[in-house]
Amino acid sequence: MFGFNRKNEFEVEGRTVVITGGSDGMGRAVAGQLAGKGAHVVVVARTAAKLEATVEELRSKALNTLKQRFLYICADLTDASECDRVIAEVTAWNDGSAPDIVWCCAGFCHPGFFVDVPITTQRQQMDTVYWTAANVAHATLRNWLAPIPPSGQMRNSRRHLIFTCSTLAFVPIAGYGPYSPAKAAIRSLSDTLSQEIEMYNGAYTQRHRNTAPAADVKIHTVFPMGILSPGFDNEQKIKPELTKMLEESDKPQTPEEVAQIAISALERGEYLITTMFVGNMMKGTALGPSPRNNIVGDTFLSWLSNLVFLQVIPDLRSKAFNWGKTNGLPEQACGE
Ligand SMILES: NC(=O)C1=CN([C@@H]2O[C@H](COP(=O)(O)OP(=O)(O)OC[C@H]3O[C@@H](n4cnc5c(N)ncnc54)[C@H](OP(=O)(O)O)[C@@H]3O)[C@@H](O)[C@H]2O)C=CC1
Ligand SMILES: CCCCCCCCCCCCCCCC(=O)[C@@H](N)CO
Repeated sequence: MFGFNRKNEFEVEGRTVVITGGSDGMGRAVAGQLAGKGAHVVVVARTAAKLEATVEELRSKALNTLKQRFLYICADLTDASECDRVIAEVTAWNDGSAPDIVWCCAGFCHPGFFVDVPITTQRQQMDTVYWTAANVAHATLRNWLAPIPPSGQMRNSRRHLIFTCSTLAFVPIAGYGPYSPAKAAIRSLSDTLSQEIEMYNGAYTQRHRNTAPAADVKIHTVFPMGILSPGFDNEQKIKPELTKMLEESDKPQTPEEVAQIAISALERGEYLITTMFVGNMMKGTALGPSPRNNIVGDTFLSWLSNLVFLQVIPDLRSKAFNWGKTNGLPEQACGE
């Protein structure tokens, strides 16, 4: 009644989890913590050396060293056919069963003002941020939702597809133009899929009579604030000073903290997941048509944050205006 003894909505022990971007930052921390809870873990990224080191680390963190298995797969997930290969390889490795959980963490941020960043770089951001997630979701769901006749149906536990977004999908910050639209697109995909999946889950309830998917599926999306990762160190080197000032109220968290908070929220069964107070307020002001975690809590959150943002949005804009007034154009403006 008070949240004690509540059912764990995200059981991972003995289940097979794929984590894209699992070799660094948040993805690596997620991999380590799920290994610690007894999951078989597959990490996917482009660079073999980092993946090898990660698998070593996972072995040392396993709950049950004798039973748990770990695998890495090198793949550039901007290529859709590579995502199909990843799912096929995981399935073969997993004795012919599809993975139970797929968590998309791959991606990095190239900050800069819209006119300063070459358009090719902006397209690459869409590829690495949006398309790595959409490609993986496509390959995974085509596998999970494939129709199985009643004779082949067994009771399978719920499967989970998890996206990693950013609170920048909710609130604009100057200097994130190459990145935020790709994260906003992930949020839109997540909302659309969370509705579409209901059709498949409905069909699943009739599995003994009709052709249906092998299991029911839940979609979730995590919206971190800053994460103290290798990717973050790189983005700080090129981030405009104005952007750093506008995001002053963000106190970046460690990958381990973000992973732990996100996993706890998944265990409570949440859909849109934030990792701290400011991020929760940013979500509240942009909840719009997204499914709620909790009707009463989320309604009050959105009322409160809509009032707070009446002040925050003009404040962000006037800080940008005053920055230009005081400092003039940034050095590389229009010249790149
Ligand atoms: N850092 C931050 O402040 C924030 C990050 N986020 C998001 O959280 C997620 C994790 O970020 P962070 O912890 O910083 O991650 P890192 O930048 O530290 O690591 C990124 C991971 O993604 C992999 N990767 C990148 N591109 C590809 C690709 N094309 N195909 C396959 N793998 C790829 C990298 O490996 P390799 O390079 O070897 O392929 C690496 O494992 C990202 O989606 C990011 O956008 C959200 C909010 C804030
Ligand atoms: C009380 C409410 C006040 C709200 C004020 C709004 C402040 C905005 C903070 C922006 C934080 C951006 C975090 C995500 C960063 C990110 O995704 C990149 N670092 C990607 O790597």
